[in-house]
Amino acid sequence: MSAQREMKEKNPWQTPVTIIITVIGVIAIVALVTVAVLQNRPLPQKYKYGIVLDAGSSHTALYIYEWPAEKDNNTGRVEQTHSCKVKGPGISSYAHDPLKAGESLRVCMQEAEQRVPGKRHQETPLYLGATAGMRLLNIENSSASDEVLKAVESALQKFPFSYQGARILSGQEEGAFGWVTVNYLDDRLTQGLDTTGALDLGGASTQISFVSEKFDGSESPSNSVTFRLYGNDYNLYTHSFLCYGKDQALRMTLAQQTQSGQASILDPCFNTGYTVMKNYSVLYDSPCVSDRKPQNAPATFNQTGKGNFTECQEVVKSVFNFTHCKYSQCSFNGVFQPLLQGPFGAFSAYYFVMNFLNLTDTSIPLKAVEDKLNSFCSTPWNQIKQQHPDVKVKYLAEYCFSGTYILTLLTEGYKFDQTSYSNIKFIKKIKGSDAGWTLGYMLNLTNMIPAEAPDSPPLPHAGYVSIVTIMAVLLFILFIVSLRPLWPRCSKQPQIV
Ligand SMILES: O=P(O)(O)OP(=O)(O)OP(=O)(O)OC[C@H]1O[C@@H](n2cnc3c(O)ncnc32)[C@H](O)[C@@H]1O
Ligand SMILES: [Ca+2]
Repeated sequence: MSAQREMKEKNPWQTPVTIIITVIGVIAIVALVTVAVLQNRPLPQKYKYGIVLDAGSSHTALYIYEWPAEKDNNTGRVEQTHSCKVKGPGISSYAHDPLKAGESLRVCMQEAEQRVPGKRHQETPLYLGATAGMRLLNIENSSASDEVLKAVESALQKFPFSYQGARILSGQEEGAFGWVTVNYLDDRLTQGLDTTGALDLGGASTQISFVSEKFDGSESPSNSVTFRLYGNDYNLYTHSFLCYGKDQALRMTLAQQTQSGQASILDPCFNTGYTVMKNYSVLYDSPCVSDRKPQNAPATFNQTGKGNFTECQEVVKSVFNFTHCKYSQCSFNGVFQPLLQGPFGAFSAYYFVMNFLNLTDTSIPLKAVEDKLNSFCSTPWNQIKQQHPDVKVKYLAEYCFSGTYILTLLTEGYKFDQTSYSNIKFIKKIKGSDAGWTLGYMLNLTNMIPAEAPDSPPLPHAGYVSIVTIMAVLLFILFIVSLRPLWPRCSKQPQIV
């Protein structure tokens, strides 16, 4: 009995002081971990929004972007959450009735009102950028393009967003912002990785933008755009060819074939059996061809398909001018272009057309691309229509021309060869956001890409929590070990009998 009492007296774990210290120690550690975790827990996500209207030559599209509110000026991901295609043609087609241009945007704008949470409406910036269709209208009739912009402006101001203006982008801006979009979405800017070039084929203009080590801007300053993004300097080559979008290029090839003002043409770029009547005044109603309108032409002409890829390529080539170049090297029309470099993302009509033609695989030989186009162009129109009953007839009829034009623009125009062609990726979206100039435009106007790399916490939240927990547990163990002198000595424990 006395031995038992003696042991109880000597066992420090059972002394009130030790028990109190242990309990306080445990509580302190739990409190430390809890406070650290709670204090640094990511806040419940709140989002901010931005809206950009892309007023293209062929149509207008509205994009809604979203990003976590606390990452405004940081590397926070901006994502496209919604897009809306405006019914009807591009705003430049409403030159004769500008109010209708404004009205046409209403449905998509109402959709945006539904999609952006009400309490964010007032702080959500809204931009409209117009591209080559409005550039052409501005050349043709600048007061008409002003009227159209005014009409869309007053339509947009009726909505509860923070309206930031409607303007015509320069070709340089369109090319540069397309490049920013592609590289932002690919995470190439924050990481300082090699960049991807951007190829955009619209209806009325086409853009090529890429970084080339050989290009410092001095040879052709008008093709140079410099950026400092996330602490890295970029010297971008960019050029926009007005009239070389797919619709205006088609006009130019038709103009080429109707120079003598004939009443009918056999067009190699359309399938055999395809025939339509076209109006001379409509065809030549564009600054891209208006100066070439034949005198004494009849009102209309018949366009009949001949379905011949090789001949089509010859006509298409004739709209490019390769004769003069005052620089070390040119693409076409005397425009400077440095050596092609790096991978390229090709979007808009590049994607629509090559995707339809099953030609998005760029690892195949260029000869195989030609063979495929050859075979598509020579397929009779009836058969094409039968095989693709769901495709819009206007697009369907033009795929032979469009495919031939894309191949010619890339290989003859921009000088892509077998190797560099295989570096092109035909893309529509990157991580859920459409490839195009709109995202880059918004990121720039909202200052969302800082010039310098932002300070980021040295550890991600999960890493931080793990380290705090491990440290706390270690402290606890240390504390227990420090009580060692008070531990009972097991070996010397008296035998209980
Ligand atoms: O950039 P700009 O020149 O102002 O023109 P846009 O913005 O209106 O041009 P898009 O990229 O929207 O479209 C480019 C062209 O592709 C056409 N297009 C759109 N969808 C298509 C599809 O599914 N198949 C074929 N062509 C298509 C469209 O009519 C245009 O001629
Ligand atoms: Ca466009």
